[in-house]
Amino acid sequence: MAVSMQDVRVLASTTRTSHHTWALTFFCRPELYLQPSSIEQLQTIVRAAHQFKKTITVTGAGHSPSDITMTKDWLINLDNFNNVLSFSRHESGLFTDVRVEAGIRIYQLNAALASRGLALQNLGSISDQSIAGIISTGTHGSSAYHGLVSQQIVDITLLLASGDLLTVSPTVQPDLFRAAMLSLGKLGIITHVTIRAIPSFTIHSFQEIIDFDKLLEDWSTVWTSKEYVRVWWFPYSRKCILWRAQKSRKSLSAPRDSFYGTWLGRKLYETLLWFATRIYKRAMPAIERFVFRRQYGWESTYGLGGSEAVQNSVDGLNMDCLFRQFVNEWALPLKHGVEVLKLVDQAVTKAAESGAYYVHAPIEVRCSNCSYPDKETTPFEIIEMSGGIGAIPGNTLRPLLDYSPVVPYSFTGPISNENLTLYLNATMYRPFGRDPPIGQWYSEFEDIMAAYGGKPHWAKNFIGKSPEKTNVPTSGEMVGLASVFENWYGEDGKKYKAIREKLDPEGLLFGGKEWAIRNGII
Ligand SMILES: Cc1cc2nc3c(=O)[nH]c(=O)nc-3n(C[C@H](O)[C@H](O)[C@H](O)COP(=O)(O)OP(=O)(O)OC[C@H]3O[C@@H](n4cnc5c(N)ncnc54)[C@H](O)[C@@H]3O)c2cc1C
Ligand SMILES: O=C1O[C@H](CO)C(O)=C1O
Repeated sequence: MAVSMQDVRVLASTTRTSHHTWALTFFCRPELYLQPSSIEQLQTIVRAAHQFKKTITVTGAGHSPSDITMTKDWLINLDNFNNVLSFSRHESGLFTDVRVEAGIRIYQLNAALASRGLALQNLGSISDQSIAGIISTGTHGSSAYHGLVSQQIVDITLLLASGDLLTVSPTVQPDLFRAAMLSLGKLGIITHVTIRAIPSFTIHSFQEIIDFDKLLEDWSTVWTSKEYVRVWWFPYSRKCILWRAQKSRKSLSAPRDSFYGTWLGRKLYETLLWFATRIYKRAMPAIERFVFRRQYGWESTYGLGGSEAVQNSVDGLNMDCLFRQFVNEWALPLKHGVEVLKLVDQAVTKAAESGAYYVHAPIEVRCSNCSYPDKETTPFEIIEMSGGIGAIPGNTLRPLLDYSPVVPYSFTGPISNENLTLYLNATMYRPFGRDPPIGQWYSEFEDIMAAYGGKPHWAKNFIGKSPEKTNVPTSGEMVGLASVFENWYGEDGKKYKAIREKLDPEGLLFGGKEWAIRNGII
């Protein structure tokens, strides 16, 4: 049945005609910004896109730091398709599977779960993303006992380019499920998701100041010492914050005051960053040390307990990401962490000595357990074997485009660094909208990551590799992964592309084409 342009236009947002990343780093003006609220409306859009030869791109919260959601054609946003549909409590009481419409933001889901005494087991640094967005680029948190956030997913429903709905799971079309779990928005429109939640819990955390050298010395034991562990590295202070936490039932007790959590502290910090970006770049190390002291103190508190807090699970697992920013994050085997951090430290120190570039802090150091049993395993096997700590997974299959390294499987203990993925996250803030120079820093950073088997997080501001240049460009220009895609993603990458082409032979979902070509997806 033919669709008129008028049928489509009524679904266009009356308030939004342009689109940009949260960081205000990429902008586009799509021909139509569509906000459907039902499957029928989505199907109308898909039919019309075929008819008018338009491509479709889907965006959630626009929190991917790259231009992955930029398009000139039709952009769909599912903010109006965000209901919680059902709760299915397992008879054991250990978990509840929750069916939602895929536009729901994680903070909305958190609230809906909390009202039922439930919570998500693992989160990234924020809860602003949509559930479809969090799945589509491989969002992770920081825990040796949890995988990507998509490990919590039980099934996914896609609206395909054909206009048909298809639900996939570890037992129904598992290969397609593995493609859908990190689809980059190019497989179909994710319309529904079932996610596994657990009874709500508090996060009991200990935050310690640890010297950088001591962190490296204790690398082999730090990551598995608590269920959730994250490290913020402050290179010019030669110190790190080691945050370690576990699920608890304790009642809330507030964390220590945050200097940059106050209006004044935040503005001062941003002004100092602006000063170092615009006026006097050599001030950056002193600024970092000043802010570190105000925010955390100075002397090492490692082994002395540090500062203790009990927060609800969302506040505990999320964090203050401060200012709009560029983010370049890579995943590599955690066992190489000491060598890699030493090399990054040398590069940063040398650059500061010569004035070549200055980095912002913290460099986030995190981990996940992305080792997979390579078969669907029941949650009860996992719980039993892990002695109760860690995930009650919604699935145990590896996404085809998982950028984490392939490491020996151990999900249930004893877990060691051999089984873990390390993420290094080089954030560069944009104080008051001013771009810092990122080219040489990101270029050197990526060379080190790639030399140790690293791959970039799909959502972020990686430069990539160019066949014409032996080195990555120091301009910061994103050249992408096209030249290395086949080598880096092997059979799984081929499988993803074959599935993609089969489901969308006409390239309906090839909005954002430039990003996809640059990165070897097309
Ligand atoms: C401050 C900040 C903190 C962050 N913290 C973390 C972190 O701790 N860990 C981490 O791993 N990442 C983190 N990220 C990255 C973020 O989690 C991902 O980029 C995520 O994909 C963003 O979700 P979104 O809803 O904004 O999606 P968008 O950025 O809008 O889109 C991302 C991808 O999802 C696709 N997509 C969106 N909706 C659909 C749909 N319905 N169907 C099909 N495809 C769809 C898009 O086409 C696109 O390919 C952070 C980002 C920011 C800005
Ligand atoms: O992309 C990300 O941004 C924050 C850092 O500020 C974070 O943790 C990411 O991941």
